[in-house]
Amino acid sequence: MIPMLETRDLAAVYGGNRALAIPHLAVAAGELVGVVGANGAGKSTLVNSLLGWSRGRPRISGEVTLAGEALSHLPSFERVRKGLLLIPEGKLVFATMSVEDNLLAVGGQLLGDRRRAYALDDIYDLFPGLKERRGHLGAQLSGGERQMLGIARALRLGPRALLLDEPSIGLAPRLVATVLATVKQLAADGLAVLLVEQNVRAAIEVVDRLVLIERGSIVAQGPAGAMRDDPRIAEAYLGAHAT
Ligand SMILES: Nc1ncnc2c1ncn2[C@@H]1O[C@H](COP(=O)(O)OP(=O)(O)OP(=O)(O)O)[C@@H](O)[C@H]1O
Repeated sequence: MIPMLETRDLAAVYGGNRALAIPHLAVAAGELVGVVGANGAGKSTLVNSLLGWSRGRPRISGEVTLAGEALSHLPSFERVRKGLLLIPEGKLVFATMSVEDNLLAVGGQLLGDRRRAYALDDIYDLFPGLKERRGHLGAQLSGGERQMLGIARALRLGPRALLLDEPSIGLAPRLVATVLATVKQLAADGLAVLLVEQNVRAAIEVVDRLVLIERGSIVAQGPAGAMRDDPRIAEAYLGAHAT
């Protein structure tokens, strides 16, 4: 099986400091992989480097493939066109446009290769709250609604793989569950999803596989069920204590 998204020897160096060194990471179509780790572990650097970009312009090296096609030589906007979509922390929503205009502002282009650009109706089915607020301005939305709109706008572009950087940040617990359930639905619809989350307790409920990053390296990974019992996860992130 060819993974939908795969990277080899992905590294990011700021000045002389290596912030990321990932020998191999792959996400299959239909799979939801969670990336967790402490502040500064390199989670954002990982998802940004897959797009060939990061704040502060690190030197990025390594291979990235999407549906078997090499992307490493392409600039970020070309990677987006190929279907590698990042939803960064902070969302990317136009504040002075209505929800519907935010959605209509992207997408609509013809996509080959069995890629699915979500139509407005598909999006409203997935996010009923956005349908209710279709006439509201971006600036009037709650944090959770903005997060949903950010994801919805990426869906308009026909993603093959979605990279989500902390979609639950700043959200009330009830909304965290809603957002993550929607993310799980997107993987079930066939997308490859890489989800960076600080909220390990919530993430482990939805992901298929969990990857733990420390100081830019993968130090543990495995199926969610097994990782729940890994002492590095249980003690540091789930509040369990060794007996
Ligand atoms: N602009 C920058 N200039 C220099 N070093 C940076 C820069 N951005 C990140 N780094 C380095 O990369 C490391 C990883 O940062 P990154 O933002 O990827 O961590 P993170 O796991 O996403 O953390 P957080 O959860 O706090 O967002 C940091 O510890 C820092 O040393």
